[in-house]
Amino acid sequence: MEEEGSGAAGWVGLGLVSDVDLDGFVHHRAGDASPGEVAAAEAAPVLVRKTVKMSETCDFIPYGDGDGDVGDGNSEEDSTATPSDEPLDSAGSSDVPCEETNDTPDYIRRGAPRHGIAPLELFSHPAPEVGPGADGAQEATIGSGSVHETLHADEEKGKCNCCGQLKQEYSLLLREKEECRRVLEDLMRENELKNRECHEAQASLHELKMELMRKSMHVGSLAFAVEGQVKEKTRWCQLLKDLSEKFKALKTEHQILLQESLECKRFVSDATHMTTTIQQHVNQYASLECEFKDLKEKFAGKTKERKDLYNKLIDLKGNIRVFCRCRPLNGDEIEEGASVAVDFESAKDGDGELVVRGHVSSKKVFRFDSVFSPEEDQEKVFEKTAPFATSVLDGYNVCIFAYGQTGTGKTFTMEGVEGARGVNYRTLEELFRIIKERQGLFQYEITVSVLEVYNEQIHDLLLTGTQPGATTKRLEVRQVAEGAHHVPGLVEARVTSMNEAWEVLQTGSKARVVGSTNANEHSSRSHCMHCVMVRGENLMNGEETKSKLWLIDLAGSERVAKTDAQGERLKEAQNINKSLSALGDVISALATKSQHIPFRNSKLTHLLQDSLSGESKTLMFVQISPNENDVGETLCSLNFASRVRGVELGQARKQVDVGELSRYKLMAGRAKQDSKNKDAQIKTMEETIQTLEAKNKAKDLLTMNLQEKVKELEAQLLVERKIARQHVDNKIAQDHLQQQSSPYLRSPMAERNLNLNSTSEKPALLHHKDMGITKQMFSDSNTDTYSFHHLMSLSPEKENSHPEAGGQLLQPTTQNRRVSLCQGAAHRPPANPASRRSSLIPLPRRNSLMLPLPPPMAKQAAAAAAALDVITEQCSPPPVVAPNDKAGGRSKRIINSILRRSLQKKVIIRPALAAQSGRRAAATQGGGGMMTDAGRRARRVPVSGGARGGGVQQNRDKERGWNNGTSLRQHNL
Ligand SMILES: Nc1ncnc2c1ncn2[C@@H]1O[C@H](COP(=O)(O)OP(=O)(O)OP(=O)(O)O)[C@@H](O)[C@H]1O
Repeated sequence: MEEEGSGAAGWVGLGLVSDVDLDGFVHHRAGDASPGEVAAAEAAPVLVRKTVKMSETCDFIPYGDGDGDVGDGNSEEDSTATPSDEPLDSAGSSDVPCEETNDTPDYIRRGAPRHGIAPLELFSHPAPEVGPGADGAQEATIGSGSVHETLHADEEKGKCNCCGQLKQEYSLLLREKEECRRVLEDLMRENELKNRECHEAQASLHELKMELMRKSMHVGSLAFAVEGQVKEKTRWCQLLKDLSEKFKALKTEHQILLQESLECKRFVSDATHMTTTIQQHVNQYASLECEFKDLKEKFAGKTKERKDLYNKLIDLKGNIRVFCRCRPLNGDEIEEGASVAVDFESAKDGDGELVVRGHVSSKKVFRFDSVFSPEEDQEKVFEKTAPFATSVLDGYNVCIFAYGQTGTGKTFTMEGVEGARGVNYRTLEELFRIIKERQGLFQYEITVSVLEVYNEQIHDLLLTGTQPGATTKRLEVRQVAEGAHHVPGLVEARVTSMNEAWEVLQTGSKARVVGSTNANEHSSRSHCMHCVMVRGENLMNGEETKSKLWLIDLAGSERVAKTDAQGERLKEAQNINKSLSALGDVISALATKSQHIPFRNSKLTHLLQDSLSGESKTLMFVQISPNENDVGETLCSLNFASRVRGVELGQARKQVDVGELSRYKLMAGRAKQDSKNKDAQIKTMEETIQTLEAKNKAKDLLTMNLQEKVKELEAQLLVERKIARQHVDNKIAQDHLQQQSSPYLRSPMAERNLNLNSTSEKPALLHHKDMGITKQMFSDSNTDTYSFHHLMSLSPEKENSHPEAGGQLLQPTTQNRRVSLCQGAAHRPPANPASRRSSLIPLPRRNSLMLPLPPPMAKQAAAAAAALDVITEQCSPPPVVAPNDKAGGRSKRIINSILRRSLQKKVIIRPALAAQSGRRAAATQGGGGMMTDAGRRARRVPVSGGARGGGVQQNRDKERGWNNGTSLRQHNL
């Protein structure tokens, strides 16, 4: 306070000197001050003696004081306000020692020692003689008054020398004064320039404030609108997200439905194909069935025709056929010279006549179906037997037996020997051959049984095994059905081939009871009966037959007396004859068509009942011996055979299996049921296919509807987006139009920019341009508009992939905007002035919306804008200037140099002002001490005054928010 007051006084003193008329002198009061102070006080008027007017000095405004209380051209206020605001401390000022500072002019310091007085005293003495000019006269007038009071006459010479020196000093002082005057003039001009700059800066600052307020209001409205749009956008984004999810779900469902549709289509296609195939197969099956039916009918007709013809042939030949076969003479008979009693000459013609010569030159002719001489072999015999094998497979019962005297070749004919197989073997072979031939048309099942009737007992030869003569179980004949007889417990060996059948027959034949007789070394003592059961199935019509073939090797008939049988052999012979007699009785009964056929008289006829009845075919081989000695047995056998041949068995009947027929009917019913079931399945499949097709169509329709719905929603969303954008644009345009209607809000900066932009001078285009510019401002100002567009351009997938992105992007932006609008602009300066351009407040643009100002104002505005640019650049933090920013550093260096020069000049100027102020205070108070203090402390004013005044100014600058950099530089300086 003390130094500040002193400094102010010093300035005031200088000001007073300027105000007063410089033609007068200032006298020193020796009693109130020390000599040094007096000299300084008296020297001061000399120093500030000038011709500058007060108005010039009053125009000077200390640097940084922009509040209008100084430098406004009112010198009276300046000179009086400074002491009143900062009163001088008289006590303190008197305590300040009078010391010679560095600011003391050199000529004062040089002149004082020479004259033995204080430097300021030199200025208190009047100049003795001066040079030409008004000033010299004036100085001479002053000097005459003081010389006559102090000097004596005897000191004339010394005075002359002193006057000379004083003149020189005076001339030096005049030159110094002239220099000071020029410096003061420069300072005044600079002061005036600075004052003008300050005015301009103040005007610009005011305009900036107004612009800032207007922009803040504009940004506030924009923020409100954008906030609403952001909310709307959020809602739309949420709606879009929901729609996207729905669309995805619908897409997924559509894909599933599509796959199901494809599967259904494939299924329908397959089903159609299957239906077509099934239909084709059904048609083919129907055609084949018809064809098969025709063929079957034809085949059945032909088969029936063949059977009928065959049966007619058999019938024509007789159901009981008798073949007569004569064995050759054996070796013994040839040795004995036995003669042949049988004549086969007539038999060679095929008539079947046989002539037997008796002992008494008589001949007896027999006629049989076939007569085989001893020369005819087994094959020849079988040729006539083979048709019976066919009849067996056709379902007829056949009985082939050999009858004859012992040793006449019955066994040889039926069984044969190795290399000459008999009828049994060949018949079986023929059976299997025909079965193989009929394979595919018929299916047969062959079983074989071997039994014997020995002593009127039925024995199963397959049970006894290979041990001949072993005791076997006795079997009985039972009638199982009408016309059908069966031996319960009889072994029936199933055979599938000729070898198996022959092996079984051989097994049973080996077990047959044989014995040695006089007529035959290996005479058969029993009736060996081979029963071949045939079960046939016509695969074409399902007809089944069950027939049997008896192959019987009867025991030899013999006369007991001739064979001289005794004991067992006799008994065997009696039983054999009995059974053969019973056979003869049956045949006789059949021949006479007796009502009663004695089948049960013997086991043999009982077993052959179904084969000797009228429904069977019978073939009898009557075996005879050619030996003349056996003519009686031969005639007996031939007579019996002739009687058998005369028997009419009637028409043979086919043995149809009724059970198989019913089974066939059952199978036919099942086949019909299966066909119905298949038809029902096909119908169900067709219904399922139709249902799936309908379902598929419904799903396709639903998918199409959903797709159309999604498209409508997307279109609606686009329209609402456009409406929202138009709403924002309209609102911004309205705000700008309102701002245009308020000309006092025009910014000089905008005015300058408008002047620079020629296109902005066209009012007609202004509105449209403003709309575009507004959009551009809205989009280029790094504000929410960017976020808005960015968000609007976000696809649902992006939002889904970064769900927090939108919110993070939105939230901080909105918050930043609120902070910059409410706090930064209205209540506090920006925390970081450098970020001001990146804030939400849009800076003035060259193509601003402001209308052009009048030309004079435009010039001022342009100048203010230039100054504002410089100030704005200074507002940015100077210490943190980027070293790489050469242009910015250069401009800042220039600005710093300007400020430094300005402050240096202020340092020089301020003591003068302080002295002026002090002088004014001294004039009003009449105290020279105050003036002296003021002048003495004037040197400290820049430092102390800068500290306090700079602090006040800094606070003001802080409030204004733009001059911080300058204040800081003041401190640094
Ligand atoms: N046609 C023939 N050709 C050659 N040899 C024959 C013929 N007929 C029979 N024989 C022979 O006569 C013999 C007796 O024959 P076989 O045993 O067949 O008589 P049989 O009538 O069966 O006698 P039995 O009634 O006692 O059994 C056998 O040795 C046999 O080889």
